[in-house]
Amino acid sequence: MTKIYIAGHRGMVGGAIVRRLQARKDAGEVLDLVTRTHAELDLTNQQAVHDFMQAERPDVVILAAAKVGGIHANNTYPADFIYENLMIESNVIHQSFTAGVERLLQLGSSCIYPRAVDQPMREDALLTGVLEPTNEPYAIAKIAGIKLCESYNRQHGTDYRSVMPTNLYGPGDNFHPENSHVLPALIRRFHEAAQTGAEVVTIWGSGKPMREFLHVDDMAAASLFVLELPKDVYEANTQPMLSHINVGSGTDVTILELAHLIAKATGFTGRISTDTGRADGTMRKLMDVRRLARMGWTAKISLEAGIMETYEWFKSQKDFRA
Ligand SMILES: NC(=O)C1=CN([C@@H]2O[C@H](COP(=O)(O)OP(=O)(O)OC[C@H]3O[C@@H](n4cnc5c(N)ncnc54)[C@H](OP(=O)(O)O)[C@@H]3O)[C@@H](O)[C@H]2O)C=CC1
Ligand SMILES: C[C@H]1O[C@H](OP(=O)(O)OP(=O)(O)OC[C@H]2O[C@@H](n3cnc4c(=O)[nH]c(N)nc43)[C@H](O)[C@@H]2O)[C@@H](O)[C@@H](O)C1=O
Repeated sequence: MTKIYIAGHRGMVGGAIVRRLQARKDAGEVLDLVTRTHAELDLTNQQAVHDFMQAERPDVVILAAAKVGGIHANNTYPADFIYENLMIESNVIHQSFTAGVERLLQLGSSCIYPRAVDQPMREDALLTGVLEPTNEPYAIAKIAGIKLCESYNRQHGTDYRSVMPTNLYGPGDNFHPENSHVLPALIRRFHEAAQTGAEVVTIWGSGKPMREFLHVDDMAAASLFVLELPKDVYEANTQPMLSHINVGSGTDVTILELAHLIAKATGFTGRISTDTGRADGTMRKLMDVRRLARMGWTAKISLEAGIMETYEWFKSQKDFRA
């Protein structure tokens, strides 16, 4: 039996990974899924993580717990973003090692790449330039996560892997009006405007930045795909000091195009205006996903279908984490 600890199982990505693993279990695969809520185990607490790992000694760890938020949250709470993420990664990765965990997958983010970098962004663009200031502290923590995994692999022979997701969305997302990412924020804003018959919806920034969106079920599938690649295949496609793998859909849209898609999905027929007093952030961050495609994985869920499904999920929730 394989014992898998999924850190962050109540989050959007961790939840999707658990759903996928549970379906495999229901189909007869022998898996022991270990989870703890944030209240049960604070991953920033070194002693608590040590005690948990020693008691459970999982075979595999999936690190999907993190301090996560959109452009405004990153820019407003930079200390929380760098401190909590560095602590979570250090504790989970180091204590996995001390408990003898051989296989681990951690999730980073596309914001690890320099803000002015050739598009689409290849894995080897890491550490070649200056980061986007609105999320630099978070990005530094995510880069540290990659380097932690690589360092344990080089010094101790572990098999700790990293995936770098593009902007994600889907059921289980955070729909907070200020602290969430753009896609859930706009679903909520356009929904409320459609319900109240408002004439105008304002989106942050110029509407010109481009973003690539990936449905969380695709992300969960990609995460397990990378985790389960044979070691020789993973190593043949990566390098010891450049070991992360991009995950994305391969196409991007402007924020204004996204707003029109969401307006259509929610039935909003009014005007869309922009607020240039709000930050645009990086103007483009499209992932180069050829490394993952070469190994056999590509995204399946279109943005239009994903938005419709997420909107249906949003409407089904009484309390959408706001
Ligand atoms: N969402 C996105 O667009 C993107 C996400 N990612 C990465 O994917 C991963 C998953 O993100 P996502 O699912 O969206 O995030 P969520 O915020 O939905 O989930 C994160 C989970 O981590 C838990 N958590 C946070 N801090 C702690 C802590 N100190 N101790 C224990 N648990 C904790 C949260 O619990 P609680 O809510 O109780 O605090 C929550 O369940 C993260 O590494 C993120 O950086 C990367 C790129 C884009
Ligand atoms: C996943 C990723 O997420 C963050 O980076 P980001 O891509 O800039 O994230 P975002 O989704 O918040 O914004 C995307 C764009 O959309 C515009 N925008 C319009 N209207 C709203 C709006 O209402 N809310 C938000 N949040 N953005 C809006 C916004 O101005 C920006 O131009 C980082 O935390 C980073 O660390 C990270 O990893």
